[in-house]
Amino acid sequence: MKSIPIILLGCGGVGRQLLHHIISCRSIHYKQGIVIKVVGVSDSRSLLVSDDIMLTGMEDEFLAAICHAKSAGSPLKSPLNLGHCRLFTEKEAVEKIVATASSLGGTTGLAVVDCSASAETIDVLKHVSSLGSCVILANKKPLTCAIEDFEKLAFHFRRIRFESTVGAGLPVIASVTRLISSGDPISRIVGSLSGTLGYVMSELEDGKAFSEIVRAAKSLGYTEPDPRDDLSGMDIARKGLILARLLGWRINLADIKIESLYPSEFGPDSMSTEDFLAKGLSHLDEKLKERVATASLKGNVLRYVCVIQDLRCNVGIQELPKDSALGRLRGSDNVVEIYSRCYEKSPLVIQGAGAGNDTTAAGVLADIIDLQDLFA
Ligand SMILES: NC(=O)C1=CN([C@@H]2O[C@H](COP(=O)(O)OP(=O)(O)OC[C@H]3O[C@@H](n4cnc5c(N)ncnc54)[C@H](OP(=O)(O)O)[C@@H]3O)[C@@H](O)[C@H]2O)C=CC1
Ligand SMILES: N[C@@H](CC=O)C(=O)O
Repeated sequence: MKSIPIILLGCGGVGRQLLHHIISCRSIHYKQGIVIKVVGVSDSRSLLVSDDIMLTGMEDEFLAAICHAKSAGSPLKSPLNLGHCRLFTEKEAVEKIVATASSLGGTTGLAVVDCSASAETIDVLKHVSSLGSCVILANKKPLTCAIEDFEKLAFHFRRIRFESTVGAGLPVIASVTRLISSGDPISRIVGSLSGTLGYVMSELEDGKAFSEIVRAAKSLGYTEPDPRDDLSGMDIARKGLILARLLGWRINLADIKIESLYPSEFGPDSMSTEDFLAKGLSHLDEKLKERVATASLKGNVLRYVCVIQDLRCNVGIQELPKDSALGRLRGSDNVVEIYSRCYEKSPLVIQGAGAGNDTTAAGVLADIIDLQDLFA
């Protein structure tokens, strides 16, 4: 039986769903001759590591107890007495993860899976990667910091996977990398890459209030922890940047033209996420209602679109015909059109659910399994 030891960074909506998927896929993986051994789980404050990283990892009942505790808002340490593991503080966590990567690196190997929403994981990811560990990300931030950091991670292209960073479980990254590897030059990528903004735009057409829609998108697990990351266009810009960097463009977030759906006085420097959701959002209802109505009079709809072409990446609202590929999108679906020499007139189109904990975590799990050949 092939064993894949993992340390999970981040035990929020996506991280917990990943643990549930790992548990529920045990028999499928067993038939494939694979067992995923969760040896560590961290959140923003602490890290739990199994006492026996070499043999067993954490038991499924203990993983379920961790998920239960975290979804109830309790700290990671609360189920500590139910499992055979040790707790490390935030300060000790990086050292412990690196030590685990060093000890498992020479034997079974280790995969560090980043389901956090933090830019701070970049250093530990670079470190474990340099020690030979695999890195799998749902978190876009480590790939959208400095270009040098992206290149350091991407340099180990056989050991890194980040399919869920763009289009959640949709095979967008895989399609782009396959085209690149086959020497088919990509000239343009255009798409609706935000599940949240797709959902917001299509629900606005149904006459609902912007504030209600955003709150619903958050409860459905589509938004980033702070929905302003989506509404500012920043999250979709990160996805655009990851795709542009995959094309070999050495660009940064600052090079991307981004249109925000809210003015700066509602930004994180002026109010908390809770205040924005409770009070700030409703100030935007009327303006967006009018914008949707004006487009509708011309038979058009609004879509938040990312265009990557000619060394430029722009993200913002476009008014599009209702019956266009983007105009027909409903709910949190994404659509991505990739134009290349082989797909010049008729683009390669990828479409489907583009956000949500279930599909995102499924994409992460598929990435882990995709790396199975690197494990003993
Ligand atoms: N939801 C979706 O549809 C998709 C999400 N993603 C990405 O998945 C990631 C996770 O999203 P989601 O689960 O919704 O976010 P949540 O806010 O629900 O969870 C984030 C988790 O990360 C933890 N965390 C924060 N900082 C650190 C750190 N430095 N080290 C380790 N853990 C840390 C948090 O800890 P604590 O519990 O203590 O706050 C929390 O457990 C995000 O990067 C998001 O962009 C990607 C594609 C789609
Ligand atoms: N908040 C994101 C989640 C996936 O990256 C989105 O809405 O698309």
